[in-house]
Order: sequence, then structure tokens, then C-alpha cells
Amino acid sequence: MKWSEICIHTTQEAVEPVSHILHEAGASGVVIEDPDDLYRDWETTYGEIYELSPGDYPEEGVLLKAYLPVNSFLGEAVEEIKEAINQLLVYDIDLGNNKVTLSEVNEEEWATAWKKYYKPVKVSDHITITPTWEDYSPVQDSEIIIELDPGMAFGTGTHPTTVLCIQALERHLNQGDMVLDVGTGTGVLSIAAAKLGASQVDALDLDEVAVKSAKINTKLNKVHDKVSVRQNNLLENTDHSPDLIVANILAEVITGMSGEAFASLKPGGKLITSGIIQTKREMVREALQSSGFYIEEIIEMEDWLSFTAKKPE
Ligand SMILES: C[S@@+](CC[C@H](N)C(=O)[O-])C[C@H]1O[C@@H](n2cnc3c(N)ncnc32)[C@H](O)[C@@H]1O
Repeated sequence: MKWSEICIHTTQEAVEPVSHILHEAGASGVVIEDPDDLYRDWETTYGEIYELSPGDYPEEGVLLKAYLPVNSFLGEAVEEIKEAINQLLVYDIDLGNNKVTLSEVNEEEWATAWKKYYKPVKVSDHITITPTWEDYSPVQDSEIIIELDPGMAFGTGTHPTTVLCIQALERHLNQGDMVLDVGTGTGVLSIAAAKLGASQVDALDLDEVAVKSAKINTKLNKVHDKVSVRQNNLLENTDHSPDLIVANILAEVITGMSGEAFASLKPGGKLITSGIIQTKREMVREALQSSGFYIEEIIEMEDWLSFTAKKPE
């Protein structure tokens, strides 16, 4: 089968919503070429990304590459993608260059092209994320390995927002906690929570591709007895009170669900949330505080923030 590569030159801020648009348009996998991956702040603190080649990355901005089958709907799909991306301007999302190019690749090229960007990465004191096809041996005794097959769901586990959530989980999760992961994607945060000692994790995502991916990844990591994955809209139909909610999702979604998150948490429970670009800091802070949360921590990585907010005892 012939595949068409659609390449979008955009900004870090737009990575998440543009990836979402590409998935919605039926893209089979999204590659994120972000030059900051080569020089992350956490490289010095926690470790490094192994074997990435600078020649594969743009000098500025971020390239998002997705693959669409060449068929009679291709032209229409590309127009829809462009239109949906331009709509992001309504939400004040900086699109940078916003240059869209198309090129053809064959199936064998596509099958291997994206894998070269995914390497083992030490993302926190204890956790290293490694793609399933890499042969990685732990360097330290205390190292926790998460094996991920990103498939078509969001991320390799190394996006700054994911890393911020993993680091916050490491600091705030207590042994035996019951955890809700809202917008689980590949399931990476649920797997991290289970491996860090949660007794039970509910992994929720609206997207059925993410649900499939998270189910595969929880089995790969042998935490499927603790993590239950299901398709769900945000916190709807979640009947038990968690000790901790983790949600790596857009700032607008977090502000919308903060009241419900507060109501659902146990007294003393915590909300760890990211997906928040710097410019949305005050908006999220106000929403969390007016829902009743006490803000314990705000951590920055590149243009992104995570909040850890506590429900009073
Ligand atoms: C930025 S990704 C985060 C994925 C993963 N938790 C991580 O940290 O890498 C956000 C996820 O939220 C999901 N999502 C978006 N809107 C949602 C909703 N209303 N309810 C549940 N999940 C949603 C998306 O499908 C996507 O998988």
C-alpha cells in the first residue's frame, strides 16, 4: 500500500492539539520531531535520550509527521486537517510556520521511519521508558522500566507534559493509593502509577485507539491486574472516590473538570495535572483554587507546566 506523509511545521504549543487532529483524521501514527528532545533540561538531572541524531530534527519549531493511506479521500482529509489546524487560532494557540507539505512513502519505509525517534529515556529518579523493540537493561537496581508500544495513541511517554506527570506521581503517590488516569493515551501514567505502588488504577480515554493501546501496554508491563482500562468521557460514570487523579490533557479541559475532580477525590486527595502551556498558568490556577483546591506545587519544563493540587482533609 502507498502512504502519504503529511508534514506540519508548527510550534511546541501546538504539538498536542495538532497530533489530536491528525489522529482524528485517521493518521496511522504521528512522529514528533522536536529539537528540544536532543537537549532537554532533564537530560542533566535524570539521564539522557540515547542515540538521537541532530540531523533528523528541524532547527526551530517542531515537525509533526503523520501517515495517511493514498486513496480517493486523501485530498479531502488533508484539507480537513488544514482547516482544523487553522481553527486552533481561535484558542490563541501559536501555530508558528504552519507549513503543511505532502510526500509519498512506501509501506516498508513508513513501518521503520518513525521507530528511529523512539529510544530509551530516563524520565525521573526511578523510571526509564523504553520502546518495546529496544533491548534495554536497567543500569540501577531501583530502576523501574516501562515498556511502551506507542502505536497510534498519543506519545512515546517522553513529551514534557508526560514527564512532568510521572515526576509528580513519584513525589505524591502513596503506596496503596487508588488512582484515576483521565486521558490515558498509551496508558503510560497508569503503568507508572501501578509500578510506583498504586493498588488500583482506572485508565480512561475517550478515544478507542488509545483504549486499545493502553490495554496492550498494561499487559506488556504486567500491570493489567491493577489497571483497568476503559473508554470514558473525563470523569463521567466514575463512582468511587480516588486518592489521586492524574490528567494530562488540555488546559481548557482541566479548568472545565476541576470542580468535578474536587468533588470526586477523597479528602486529602490530590490532582496532578499537565498539558498546560505557560500562557494558561493563571487560568488553571484560578479554576483549581475556586473549586476548593490548595495548590501544592507548580513545576515547569520547557513551555509546559504541571500543577499538583490538594483537596483539604
Ligand atoms: C496529551 S494526551 C495524554 C496521554 C497520556 N496520559 C500521557 O501523559 O502521555 C491526552 C489524552 O486525553 C484523551 N482525551 C481527550 N479528551 C478526552 C475526554 N473528554 N475524555 C477522556 N479522554 C480524553 C486523548 O484521547 C489523549 O489520549
